[in-house]
Amino acid sequence: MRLTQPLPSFLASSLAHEQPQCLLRGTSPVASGMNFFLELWKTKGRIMSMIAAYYKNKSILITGATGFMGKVLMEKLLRTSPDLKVIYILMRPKAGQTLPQRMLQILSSKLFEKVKEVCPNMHEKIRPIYADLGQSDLAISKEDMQELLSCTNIIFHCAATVRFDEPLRHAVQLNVTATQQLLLMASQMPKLEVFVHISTAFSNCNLKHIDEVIYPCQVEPKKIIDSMQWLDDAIVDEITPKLIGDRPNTYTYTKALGEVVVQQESENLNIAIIRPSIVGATWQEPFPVSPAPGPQAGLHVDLLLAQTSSCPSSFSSHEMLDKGVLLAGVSLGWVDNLNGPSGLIIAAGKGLLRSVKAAPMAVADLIPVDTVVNLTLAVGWYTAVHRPQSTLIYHCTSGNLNPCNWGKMGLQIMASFEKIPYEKPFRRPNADFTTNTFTNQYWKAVSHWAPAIMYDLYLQLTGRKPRFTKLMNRLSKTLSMLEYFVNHSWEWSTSNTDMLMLELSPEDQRVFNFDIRQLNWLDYIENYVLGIKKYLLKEDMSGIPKARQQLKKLRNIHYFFNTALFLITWRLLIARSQMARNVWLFIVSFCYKFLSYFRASSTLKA
Ligand SMILES: CCCCCCCCCCCCCCCCCC(=O)SCCNC(=O)CCNC(=O)[C@H](O)C(C)(C)COP(=O)(O)OP(=O)(O)OC[C@H]1O[C@@H](n2cnc3c(N)ncnc32)[C@H](O)[C@@H]1OP(=O)(O)O
Ligand SMILES: NC(=O)C1=CN([C@@H]2O[C@H](COP(=O)(O)OP(=O)(O)OC[C@H]3O[C@@H](n4cnc5c(N)ncnc54)[C@H](OP(=O)(O)O)[C@@H]3O)[C@@H](O)[C@H]2O)C=CC1
Repeated sequence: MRLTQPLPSFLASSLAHEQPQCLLRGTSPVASGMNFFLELWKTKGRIMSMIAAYYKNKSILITGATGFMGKVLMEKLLRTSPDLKVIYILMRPKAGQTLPQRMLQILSSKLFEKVKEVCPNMHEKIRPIYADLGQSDLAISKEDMQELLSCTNIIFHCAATVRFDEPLRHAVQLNVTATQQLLLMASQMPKLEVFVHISTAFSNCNLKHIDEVIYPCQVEPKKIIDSMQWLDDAIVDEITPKLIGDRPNTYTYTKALGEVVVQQESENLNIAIIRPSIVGATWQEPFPVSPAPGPQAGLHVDLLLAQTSSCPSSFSSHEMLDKGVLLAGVSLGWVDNLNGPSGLIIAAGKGLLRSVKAAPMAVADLIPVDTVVNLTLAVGWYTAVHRPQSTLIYHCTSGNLNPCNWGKMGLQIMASFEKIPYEKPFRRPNADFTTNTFTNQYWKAVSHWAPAIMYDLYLQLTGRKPRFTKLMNRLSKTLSMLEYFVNHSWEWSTSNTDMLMLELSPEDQRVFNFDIRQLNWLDYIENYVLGIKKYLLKEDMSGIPKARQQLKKLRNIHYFFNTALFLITWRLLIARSQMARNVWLFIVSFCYKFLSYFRASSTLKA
């Protein structure tokens, strides 16, 4: 029997690369010819995820698996492909914890709860390997290196320093030299099928329109790496501004250098690069997804809170939240560090952050971490199976498909605090974006520094340790580092990402969804604010009514304080200025006349 219609590309590619025994196992003995293909297509398209199937029996090496994105990547891999062979994690001990202790802590966190159901032996699938990307040879032992070289099929390189103020030498070591070392390792791996490098959409933030190509750097990365060997710290610090040029920090600069290094090695390897924009909390996974998108916006949190407050008090806070979440189908935004917007959302929610210099109309290019991970896994599959002739770069951004600007996002964040207030706020949350530098400086002085200094004075007078000016210093530093990203807009082309979406089977489009057009910003921001409360601040959901009361109290204090301030200023003005006295007399006599007229007219009517 001949096929009259071409097979969809996802089926064709699957047939071309499928192991023969898998094909035989997956089809009935009577299936032959067209029936055979149709049967397979039905099975493949409707039930099986080809991406998940690809990772079956694979040995996968992940760097940065202890980081924000790495954890979500590991979770999704284990949950969707529990039959994978092994995940090698290149990691270092930290905070007094050994590698197994660190790994155990990560695997027993809430993020991995769903994995336990589908992959009860997940601990056996993970193989932590000591490595320090800060050292020139990555400090991997000979035996470990031997195993990695002979067994690895896939590499996901997520590790990096994401600090904006990293000294250039360290940033080059982690984001460029370590990448080069890893590529060198990759070139010696006979079983390697694909190397996926995670970069950032901001690696070329000195440009306004960014295509899915690698832009050359003024100085060759190899020269920069070499010079770091012999230049002393003082000279490196001196040349840093000249090298980074019109980029805002060493992070974006070294991520760009890292891409060039990847490109230079791409001739012998099957490589892909992912460029996510600002990575935020999870959107759909691994926690339950809301069944009611679109017009129901905002309903989820209301439902959750209603259920939370009506739950019997015998439930623990987490039980209450979890029951509420599960009943309402709310998806909580999981997040575990203060990077990107998360730290500033906390500062705004606690009433510390009141003014940010930003362009309200600039695009807030936030992308949920689960979307980035889904694209990463899809890219891994596509690159391994299709082996594109050149290195493809995938932009993982939201601005061109589902734009939201900072002004709108700020309003949504502030509205979310009304529903989900954070505990023990310093002041009532009332943050705003300002475009004008002078206005911003004024609000910083009046709303950031003055209350912090006053409060610290009060703490000192009552025999306690002052801490708010220190906190303000840290906040100012963070703001100065992040302000560049809220004052500019970029356009990223997404042709490769769009192409990949079309290559996926319907089942893969569902399981590895990276279609950002489906995201409802209002729901996402609310769930983000809620996720921060639960996972970062570790606050009790049952305390929400009390936190609301506290906000009311702070609002009243604010009104009282403002009224008192106005009256005192006015009283002082009247005492010193004849003009102020005249104005005051005019207002009083006007009010008196108005009241007399009002009284007279109402007596006449009666
Ligand atoms: C209308 C209202 C609106 C409000 C929301 C507004 C939203 C605007 C969002 C703009 C986001 C723009 C992000 C752009 C991201 C680019 C994407 C990427 O590729 S790159 C990926 C993204 N990369 C990044 O985002 C990196 C940005 N971060 C950095 O570069 C550095 O952390 C630093 C320079 C900000 C501070 O350095 P340093 O002073 O040396 O401080 P350490 O680090 O040593 O930490 C000391 C303490 O501070 C704590 N803490 C840390 N961060 C924050 C924070 N953001 N916040 C608060 N706290 C923070 C930390 O936990 C620690 O506490 P403890 O343990 O002592 O108790
Ligand atoms: N978060 C974001 O907004 C964005 C991130 N990206 C990119 O995504 C990737 C992951 O970022 P994200 O998860 O947010 O970052 P994190 O800071 O959360 O994680 C960084 C990871 O790198 C590891 N790492 C750092 N230094 C070393 C070292 N010397 N030796 C071994 N491992 C090291 C960290 O290990 P340890 O836990 O031991 O510190 C951690 O696992 C990065 O490449 C980043 O550039 C791109 C765009 C936006």
